[in-house]
Amino acid sequence: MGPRGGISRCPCGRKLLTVCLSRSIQAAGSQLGQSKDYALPNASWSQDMLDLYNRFLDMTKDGLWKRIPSYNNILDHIPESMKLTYEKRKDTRLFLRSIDAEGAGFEYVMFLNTSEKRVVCLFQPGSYLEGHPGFAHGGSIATIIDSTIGSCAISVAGKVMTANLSIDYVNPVPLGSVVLVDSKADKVEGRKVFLSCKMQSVDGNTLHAEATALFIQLDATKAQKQQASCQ
Ligand SMILES: CCCCCCCC(=O)SCCNC(=O)CCNC(=O)[C@H](O)C(C)(C)COP(=O)(O)OP(=O)(O)OC[C@H]1O[C@@H](n2cnc3c(N)ncnc32)[C@H](O)[C@@H]1OP(=O)(O)O
Repeated sequence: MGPRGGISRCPCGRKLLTVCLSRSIQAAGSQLGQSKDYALPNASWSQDMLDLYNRFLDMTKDGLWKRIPSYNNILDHIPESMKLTYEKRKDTRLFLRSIDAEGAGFEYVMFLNTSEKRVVCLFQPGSYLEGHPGFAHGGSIATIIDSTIGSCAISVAGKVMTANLSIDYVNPVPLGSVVLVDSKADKVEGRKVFLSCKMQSVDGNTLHAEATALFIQLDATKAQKQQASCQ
């Protein structure tokens, strides 16, 4: 099911309500000078994406799952304790949030389950992520996998970086379709976090990709040197 153009074309009352509500929240947020949270429904989200979003939102009610807000600056993403070592720059932007047009780039929202060391991402690739005609570029798939697994690694070990990411591309991902990226931390050994991930269709019948990753918790001294070298 592809992305839809506008709220007025929506056949379903619930979708209309969700979109209006999220817009009001965002408008209120921007009036207060807060950053825009992109991980909320917009008019480009397909019915599949909205249904899945509402299903996960229901699962947040008992506190086991948490929706992760998403901003266009990495410093608005990371925990407060990690922010202290970085200086906010106005000219940088989170790669996944670099396309402004709704529905054209990475439409996604992540949910975290801390006790299961798991992050699930609902992802709807837009038309500017094309590789082969009609399908998502492999680099965009790697990007959303790296970010989902990365968010999981951050929740487990704080300040980390990808050391290794290995992806098996099993079936192409149609643009505008919705896929679930399900990642979990399998093992922590000292500074090393080993994770795995599956990208599947909403009905679970199609496996699109499988990945494993190694994230390394940054050594405080080395991290300071890295930071100094890019300022
Ligand atoms: C929405 C927000 C989510 C964002 C998530 C996005 C994440 C990213 O994209 S990060 C960007 C891509 N990654 C990078 O640029 C990282 C570049 N690499 C580096 O900076 C460094 O190599 C780094 C930090 C990963 C590790 O360096 P360093 O801290 O010096 O680790 P080092 O001491 O060499 O190694 C630690 C351990 O890891 C192991 N290790 C390191 N790299 C690897 C590797 N590639 N494969 C296997 N093992 C490795 C070492 O063998 C060592 O093991 P042991 O302790 O058993 O001897």
